[in-house]
Parts: sequence; structure tokens; C-alpha cells
Amino acid sequence: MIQFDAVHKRFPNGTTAVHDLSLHMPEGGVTVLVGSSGCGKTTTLRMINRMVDPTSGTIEVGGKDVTRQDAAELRRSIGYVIQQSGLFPHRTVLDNIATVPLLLGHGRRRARARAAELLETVGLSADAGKRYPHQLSGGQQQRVGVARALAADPPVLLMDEPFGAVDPVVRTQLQDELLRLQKELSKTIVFVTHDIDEAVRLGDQIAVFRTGGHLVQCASPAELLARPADDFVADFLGAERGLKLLSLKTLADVPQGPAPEGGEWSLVLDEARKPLCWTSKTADGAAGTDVPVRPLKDSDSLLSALNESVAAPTGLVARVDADGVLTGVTSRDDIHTHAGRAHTEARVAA
Ligand SMILES: Nc1ncnc2c1ncn2[C@@H]1O[C@H](COP(=O)(O)OP(=O)(O)OP(=O)(O)O)[C@@H](O)[C@H]1O
Repeated sequence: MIQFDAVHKRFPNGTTAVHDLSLHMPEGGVTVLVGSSGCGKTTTLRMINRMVDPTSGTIEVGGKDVTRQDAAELRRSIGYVIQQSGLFPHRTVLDNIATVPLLLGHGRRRARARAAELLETVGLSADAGKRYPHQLSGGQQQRVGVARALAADPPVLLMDEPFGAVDPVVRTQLQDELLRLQKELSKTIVFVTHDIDEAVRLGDQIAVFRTGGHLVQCASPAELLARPADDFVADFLGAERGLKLLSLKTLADVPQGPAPEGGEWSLVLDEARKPLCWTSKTADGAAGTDVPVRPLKDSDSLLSALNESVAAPTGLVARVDADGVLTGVTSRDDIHTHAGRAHTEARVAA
């Protein structure tokens, strides 16, 4: 969908921001650009919608060379979301979102109806549409930024550190929201971030850059974590590379068995068979301690399972179905075995 071929960008002051970049960004996928500060991520992104033109090389979007297209028209057909949401302060949220449909010649009523629809898509209330940007929280403003970028229903979305300025809890919510939206909309997304966890969570592929605008490696999160191309990439991924790999695998394939009975510890269930806590009894049968349980679903990660198995007094993870009803328990050993397999599988796939 987006193809860079031998692209260089040298600014008039002599700085080479991007060096001989060849990179394919597949249609309907999320490509995340990561790397240390100043390594050329934003410049790469901005060359896609011609906010910056390359010094040499070609960039094609949907098979068309971007430099042969009218820059303003191209920009209207590509959604763009930045860190400080870039909203017009003196327009209501609804009017902010309706800006592009209006520019595209939709009548005022149709543009506002589309904006109202998008407000709901990004999880905001109709009431938020009547407010001005400063009357919203940072996280809500970012949602409006995403809604505005989606207003023209562009096939391509460029996102430059869109969640960089919000706290970690809101950031996770916004990432969840983007993943949910992407399931529905299948846009071709190019996403710049400094945060490797965000990259692993959102990316179908991750492109790692180093200073001087050199692309060092582009691979799926699992491949990258299991087989970093060199020490630079390994350092960038951080010391918890193995644990990050476990965050990509789910509990679904890990076997489960019946909850233990008659031993020191047993699992207390409510009348609907939902786990309440682990409880111990002393040798003479008297009541001992209650320890909270955090039951996991098939869709939870092996990392959460490992964490829970270490925290649980029995080393067992309680498993539940979508309704929270107990389906069985999984041992720490089974989780370890699958954790080892996750690593081997990722290396083989690579
Ligand atoms: N207009 C410009 N003129 C001259 N140099 C520039 C210009 N824009 C960017 N640069 C330089 O090009 C290099 C790459 O910048 P770019 O903003 O693409 O990096 P980045 O990886 O996005 O950085 P950050 O993570 O800090 O946002 C940097 O050395 C930067 O100083």
C-alpha cells in the first residue's frame, strides 16, 4: 500500500534525516516506526503526505508516486493525528470533526451528521460535541483528533506520537480503542512512538531506526523480540525482551485441569461458580488465610498467567469463561513449558 524505495531526505542545513530507506507498509496493517530521538521517524511519516518532500527516491501510496500528486489534495485523503491533537480552539468539537467533510464539499448538515457519528465511533458522548477543546481532558482531545482524522474515511492514517502526552492508564485505554477501531476499519496505519511496549501492542510490523535515519530492522513484534538483528535493536527492546514476547501469546493453548480439592489450599467459588479467593486450612482443619484470586480468560497473555501463577499461593492460575465462570486451573509448570515454546515458535517463524 505504501512503498518507500531508496528514499533520502537531506535538509538544507546538511542534516540527513532519512538514509536510503526502502520499506513496504502493507494495506490494512499497522506499521510502527520506533527509534531514538532524532532518528528520522517524523520525517519519514511526513514524506508520506508531502509535508516534507524527499531529496531522492520514490514514495508510492496505493501505487501512485506522491510527488506527482497535488500536495493539498493528497493531505485531504490521508488522516493525520499528532500529539497535541491540533484542534481549532475556537470551534466546538463537532465543528472540529466536521472540518474536513466541509472542505470536501459535503453540505453543512451532512458534515455535522458524519461528525456526530464519528464522535460515537471514538467513544465520546454527544454532549462532548458541543464543548470546546479546552473543556475536554487530554485523552478526550486525542479521541477527537482521531475522529477528525477519520472524517474523510481515508484509507491511510498517519499517527505521530498520538498518545504521547496522556497518563499511562488513559494511554492504554486509547490503545485499546485504536485496536478495536482498527478491527472494524482496517486502515493502513503508520504510527510513530518512543514507547516500545506501545509498538509491540499495536504493530503488525515494527520498523526500528537508528540515528542518521537508518532503518535497522523491520519485522513483526514476535520476530523482532525473538531475533533482534543486532545489539542496537536488542538494547532498544530492553532487558525484558522475553517477557514482552510472552505478552504476545495467549493462554488459549495451555492445558487446564480440575481445581485442587482436599489439600492445604482450595479455591472458593460463589453460587454461580465464579472464583472468589484461595483459602487455606490448617493441619487440624481450622480456617486459615484467604488470598485474592485474579482469574484469567483464554484471551489473557502468558505474561499475565506467569504473573498470576507467581502471586498465587498454589502456583495455580484459575481460568474462567467469558462469563467469569470457572473452567479449570493451570499450573506454573504448564505455563513455563508454553513460555519456552512461544520463544521457539517466534524464532522458527522468523
Ligand atoms: N526542517 C528541518 N530542518 C533541518 N533539520 C531537520 C528538520 N526537521 C528535522 N530535522 C532533523 O532531522 C533529524 C530527524 O528528525 P525527525 O523529527 O524526523 O526525528 P524523530 O525520529 O521523529 O525525532 P523525535 O523522536 O525526537 O521526534 C533530526 O536530526 C532533526 O533535527
